[in-house]
Amino acid sequence: MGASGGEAPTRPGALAARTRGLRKVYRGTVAVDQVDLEVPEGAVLGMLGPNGSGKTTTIRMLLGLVRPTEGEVELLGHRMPEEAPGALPDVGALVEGPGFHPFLSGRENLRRLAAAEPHLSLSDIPKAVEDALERVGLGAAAHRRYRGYSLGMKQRLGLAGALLVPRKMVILDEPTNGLDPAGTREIRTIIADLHADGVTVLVSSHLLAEVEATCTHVAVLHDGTVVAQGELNELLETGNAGLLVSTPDGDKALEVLRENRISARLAPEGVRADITTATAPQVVAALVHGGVAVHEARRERTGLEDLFARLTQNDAEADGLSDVDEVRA
Ligand SMILES: Nc1ncnc2c1ncn2[C@@H]1O[C@H](COP(=O)(O)OP(=O)(O)OP(=O)(O)O)[C@@H](O)[C@H]1O
Repeated sequence: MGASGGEAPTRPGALAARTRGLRKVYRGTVAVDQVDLEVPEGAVLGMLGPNGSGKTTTIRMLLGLVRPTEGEVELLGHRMPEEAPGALPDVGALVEGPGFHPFLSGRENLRRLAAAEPHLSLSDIPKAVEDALERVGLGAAAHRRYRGYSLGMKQRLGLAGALLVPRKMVILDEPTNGLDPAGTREIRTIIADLHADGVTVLVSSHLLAEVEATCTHVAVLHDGTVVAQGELNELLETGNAGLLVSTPDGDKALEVLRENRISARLAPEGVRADITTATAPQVVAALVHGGVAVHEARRERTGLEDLFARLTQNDAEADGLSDVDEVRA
């Protein structure tokens, strides 16, 4: 069963969480500055950023664990931290230092956590705990003391806590931290299941490939500010001025495009046309009128890694990265 238990369909344009002008200063250190984050309902939003870019601090403010120095936070329509009791029962969270008891077993720890869930009746606790343990692959180790758990097992237990009851939103801070490749794949499956159930997911990560594989939206943080956010597909197309045209007549296509004053070069499956001066429809029209068989035309896409590097490096370095020719399926 999915963690949502079949939530209502998401409302187009609605936001599960948002921040406005969010700022947090720790004794002179600006951890987060002017963050306007928008998490659309039903999205899987990956929060990406280098170490110290403010991901955890932003997540802590969203959850009401830290009070902002300035700015506003809304979580499921509730102002945080003031209205935390209204929002938190519907939000599952995995954040650093979940505070499990070292001398209790994983199962006992989870039962304590379950007892504090307003949406769980006493009689439902044992089943909810066993389901959550199974879901994160901790069933066999549930009787062992938390103290002896590996980092990956601790992460799994924290995740089980987030999934104890059906949620409207799940917030995971670096959920793959300490997990082996199999554990990382399991997290990916859990996120995909939550998404399929209509649950909004906010996940912070430095694993770009993971974000690219699991997220519908991305927010990139750098030095405490959001440098880009939006739908993953749109962001990957931003700044790319190339149209990749598949054609068996590459040489002829080049000739036709040159006649139409559109700069182009040969690419693996045909040609790459520059669409800074001509638009994509103009390129395709020119080719078709010139008698070139066009099998497919698509905007060139950057890998998330390239995009991330461009956004989080200084301008001089970014210039060197802007000409991305690699095409990813
Ligand atoms: N409790 C705190 N006291 C003082 N400074 C803090 C505190 N928490 C965070 N910071 C500082 O705020 C900045 C942002 O930290 P934060 O943990 O939010 O970044 P992050 O993107 O989550 O980093 P990482 O990927 O390393 O976890 C850092 O410079 C950090 O040292």
